[in-house]
Amino acid sequence: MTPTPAPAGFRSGFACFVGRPNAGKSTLTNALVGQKVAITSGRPQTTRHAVRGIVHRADAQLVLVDTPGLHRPRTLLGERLNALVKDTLSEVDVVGFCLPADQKVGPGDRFIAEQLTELARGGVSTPVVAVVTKADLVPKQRMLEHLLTVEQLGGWADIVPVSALGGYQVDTLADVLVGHLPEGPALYPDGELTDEPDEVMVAELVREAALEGVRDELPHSLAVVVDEIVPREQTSPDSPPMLDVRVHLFVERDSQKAIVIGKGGARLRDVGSQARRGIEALLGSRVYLDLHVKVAKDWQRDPKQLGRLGF
Ligand SMILES: Nc1nc2c(ncn2[C@@H]2O[C@H](COP(=O)(O)OP(=O)(O)OP(=O)(O)O)[C@@H](O)[C@H]2O)c(=O)[nH]1
Repeated sequence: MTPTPAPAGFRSGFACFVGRPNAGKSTLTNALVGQKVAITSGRPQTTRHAVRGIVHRADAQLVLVDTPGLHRPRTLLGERLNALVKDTLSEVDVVGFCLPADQKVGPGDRFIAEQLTELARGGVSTPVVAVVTKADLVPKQRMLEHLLTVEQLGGWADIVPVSALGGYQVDTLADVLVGHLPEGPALYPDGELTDEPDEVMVAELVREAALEGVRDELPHSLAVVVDEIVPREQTSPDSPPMLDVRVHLFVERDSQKAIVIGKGGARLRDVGSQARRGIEALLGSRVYLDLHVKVAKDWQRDPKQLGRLGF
């Protein structure tokens, strides 16, 4: 089948957002796509996989790659994440550098700005749009001062203040990003929102549920691996279809295992029922979710274990 030719002037390509943890990257991706695809959370560094959202417009198709937070490497896991971020940056057509309006430009932001400048020096010519996020949280005067500071931070192709939650300037940002894409036909069929395999989305849903309410203890010590998603054999032709989803949660220490499981397994049951609701919505089927918690000591520093966990 020959693809339908793109209308004259149609643009298509890839964009990704970088920025310190909690800068609002996932929320912005969701606002642009108009539907919840990336998993958001109040805790830093929860976006481990590049979840793509796709903005379909009459004049363009913008594929968003939601990168993990680019941060200072502290462990091997951090270094791998940063390598992943750099690869992604060189492959996209435009980068959105997110800086939250309600936070002073700090060492984390300068670090990212330096990395972007370094990439540019190294011959990566991807344009970078500075996106000042969470505009709803600051008065106009503060925003003005902030924009001036951001301007001096590096060589930006554009600077756009937005509020993903308030819906302010989200369309303007889409226009600006699209303006940096090359002309070409749509890359994905209309209506497609994400091309991540189900396993990745399922793992993110479980991880998100398992982190809920354990503010400080776990974020960097929890890895989730989906062992299998298999249809259960139907006992009678009338019984509704059901999927068996088997998942392993890896923590580093026994004490963390106890946190995840909770007293008498109560917490793990809550995690399971919360994650199951999301997984059923995602897969469009009833789901039996089987969660196992295991201690994988110091997995963040062990390349073999990292490989096994899919990093
Ligand atoms: N008031 C306000 N809050 C926002 C806005 N955008 C994001 N937030 C909040 O900021 C927090 C972090 O947002 P995320 O989208 O998860 O941030 P992120 O940059 O993807 O975070 P990491 O995955 O840790 O890198 C969440 O609590 C959001 O609700 C906004 O436009 N206005």
